[in-house]
Amino acid sequence: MVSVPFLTSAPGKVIIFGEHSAVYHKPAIAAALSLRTYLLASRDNDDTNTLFLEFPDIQFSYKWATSDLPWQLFGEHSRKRQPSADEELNPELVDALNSLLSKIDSPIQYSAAFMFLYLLVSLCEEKDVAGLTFTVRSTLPVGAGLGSSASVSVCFASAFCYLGGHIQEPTLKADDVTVKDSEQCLFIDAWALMGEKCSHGNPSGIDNAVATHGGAVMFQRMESSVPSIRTSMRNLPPLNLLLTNTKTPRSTAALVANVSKIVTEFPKPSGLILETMEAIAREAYTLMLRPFLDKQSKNRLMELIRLNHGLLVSLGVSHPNLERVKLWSDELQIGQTKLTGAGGGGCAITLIDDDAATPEKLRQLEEKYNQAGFETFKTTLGGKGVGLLTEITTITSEKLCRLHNRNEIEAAVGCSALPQWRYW
Ligand SMILES: Nc1ncnc2c1ncn2[C@@H]1O[C@H](COP(=O)(O)OP(=O)(O)O)[C@@H](O)[C@H]1O
Ligand SMILES: C[C@@](O)(CCOP(=O)(O)O)CC(=O)O
Ligand SMILES: [Mg+2]
Repeated sequence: MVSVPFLTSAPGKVIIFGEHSAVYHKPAIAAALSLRTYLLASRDNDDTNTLFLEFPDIQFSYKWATSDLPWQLFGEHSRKRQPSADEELNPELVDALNSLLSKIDSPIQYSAAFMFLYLLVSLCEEKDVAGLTFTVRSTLPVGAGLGSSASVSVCFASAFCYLGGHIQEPTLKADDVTVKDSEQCLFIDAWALMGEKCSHGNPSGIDNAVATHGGAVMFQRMESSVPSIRTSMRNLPPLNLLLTNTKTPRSTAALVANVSKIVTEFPKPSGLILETMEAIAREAYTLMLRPFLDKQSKNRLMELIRLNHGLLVSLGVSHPNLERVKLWSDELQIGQTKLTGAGGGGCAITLIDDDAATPEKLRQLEEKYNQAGFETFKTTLGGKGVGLLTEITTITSEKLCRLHNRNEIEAAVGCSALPQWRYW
């Protein structure tokens, strides 16, 4: 029997090359961010017949009588199995959850609750979770292209795999280096992909892979049930990346659906666009295998960023605010900019040209962004994947909900602040 309270955590990601084309089986390059999601499982209420959700980042608080959940749909055997990459969501469970959640009218809250319940009922029995409170806090912006949905999905999947007895406690500390994927990580990743399917119909799997395994990868989704190829990029060259959030809301599900429409209606031109994106990601991969980039390679990488953004624009996934981010960094000749993640708003990355971007120019750029209401991030790439923290004495659901900002969350429960975190 697992003892509560405990926390799980998983990072967000930045896709450097290949968003959207990743859905169409093309290679893409992404790295874990130091911004993370934290999930607390605790017994903060006396009522053992109820399940409580606290998701203050999306202003959502909810509870269900545990007996109302459709536990009967699964037996012990199906809870233990690892889903394959092409497994579809269980239609009976989808129907049951749709009726249970029919009163929630915010799409953001709905998709979070749907993902939560889908993974919970797939992985746990009623006795494992009755009376528990699940609280989510994230230092990632929600719905901004940095993989918040996948980091939440990995937090749910790992917590429920642990509570359901499908995986053991992890042992790796933050500084331990591993070369081989653990079976437990592969199991969590496979279920987190099902969670991403709850969030948008056709995920490539890159976001949950990075959130589970951490680090930096070249990722390629395969056809049918063949597992995706994930090639670790251990010695990423130091990249001076500026991350800018336009704060323009958008949903990955809608953008992925729009691209799918273009791919269906214009198979020939969109096929060529996707092939060009593949060529860009492959050349970028070769360049990024070098531990240090000389000036010529760095210039090529910046050109590839520019080309990749242009192709994403042609697929219709940019936004005037993303174009503003690009225009202003182009005007000041700071470096090359592309949207990251699903686009349509959310974040852009600028690969800074260290020779041209003087501190004064960077200051001017940040000032322009601030005036437009955009937020810039400093974050490191390639951090740890999914982790667990047990023996928590000071944090309760109520305290976690009350934390005001990223710094407070990191200080209270953060992987960077607490060496007691272990990683699967
Ligand atoms: N901190 C959070 N708390 C609860 N749900 C979250 C949180 N962050 C993300 N989500 C869920 O993930 C969804 C955003 O996913 P998505 O549109 O794929 O954007 P992204 O993954 O780029 O952030 C939200 O609508 C919500 O359902
Ligand atoms: C557009 C896509 O390539 C990335 C979506 O990332 P995000 O949800 O916007 O962080 C979709 C996918 O690969 O599943
Ligand atoms: Mg997402």
